[in-house]
Amino acid sequence: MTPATDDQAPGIHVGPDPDPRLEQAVRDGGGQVVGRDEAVGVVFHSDTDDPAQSTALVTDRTRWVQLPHAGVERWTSNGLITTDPVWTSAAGAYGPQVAEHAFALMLAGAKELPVAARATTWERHPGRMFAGSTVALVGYGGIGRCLLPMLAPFGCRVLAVTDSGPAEGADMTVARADYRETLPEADFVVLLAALTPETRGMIGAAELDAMRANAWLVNVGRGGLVDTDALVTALTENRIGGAALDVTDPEPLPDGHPLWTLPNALITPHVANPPEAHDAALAERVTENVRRFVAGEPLLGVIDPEAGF
Ligand SMILES: NC(=O)c1ccc[n+]([C@@H]2O[C@H](COP(=O)([O-])OP(=O)(O)OC[C@H]3O[C@@H](n4cnc5c(N)ncnc54)[C@H](O)[C@@H]3O)[C@@H](O)[C@H]2O)c1
Repeated sequence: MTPATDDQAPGIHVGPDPDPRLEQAVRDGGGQVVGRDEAVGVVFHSDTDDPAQSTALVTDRTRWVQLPHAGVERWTSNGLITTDPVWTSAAGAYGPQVAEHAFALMLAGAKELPVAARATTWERHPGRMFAGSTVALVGYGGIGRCLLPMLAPFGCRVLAVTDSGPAEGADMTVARADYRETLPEADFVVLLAALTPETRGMIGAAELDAMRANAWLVNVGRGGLVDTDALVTALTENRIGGAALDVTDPEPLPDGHPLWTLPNALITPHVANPPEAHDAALAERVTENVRRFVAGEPLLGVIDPEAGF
């Protein structure tokens, strides 16, 4: 990215609606907030999350578009991501809160909270120790890097799936293509990968069969990483310990879906990123990327249209 050469701060449009917090974030990074037609950068945010709303903000002058999400499969699968203008996601920005949620789901699995919270006597005594568990982090990006140190006090053995070289602090690093090798080893399989054509359905019947009989599947990535029908079968037949899912396919999970009532399933309906934490982290990311845009430094979260994240 070439540095801004104008005397004036580069014009950034925040849309489709005004957002005072993000506009302040733009100013904090050294940009000025302008209308769509004068802007060289766009910060998109929307409650409806319709990709068409973001492309409607792009003009011939646009050099950079910032999206509010860490997972951008709706943009990549529709061929909306270009390299000019460059598009950035919020990948990694929500790591602390989503890692915390994944950690809560793992503990809930170890303690079998879906059953224990409804038990009225201690006669069927659910749960086990989490300490000492083997944890597979399938996908090791921003969330994985926040989650790994949380496991250290519990003496967990951590298997990290990544192609970015050895994961510092992990007991073993496994290449993306070999993620299945972690499945028979893990007490907790935690899905943290981006949803791409390569990762869609990466946990299906064969992978669930490869997991330990008492292992829990935790998914805070995207519902499409898992074949839901195969998961329902595995849970119904008690072939794995359980599943704790913040994200599902379909999403939202319809009323009456078996995952709502299976005793070994725990659903949190995509709430791993609480609004206040989300907004603060997005504003921080916007400020940092505007600062980098002004300085001509590499932006954070640049989306690779080929890789899909
Ligand atoms: N539940 C929520 O509220 C919530 C919040 C934020 C992010 N997310 C999801 O979590 C995902 C990860 O977030 P992040 O901030 O860590 O993003 P990130 O871009 O930093 O990490 C994504 C990781 O996926 C990995 N990956 C891609 N293809 C893979 C493959 N074939 N096998 C294994 N790993 C693969 C990449 O190597 C990368 O490290 C996002 O893509 C998003 O979909 C969910």
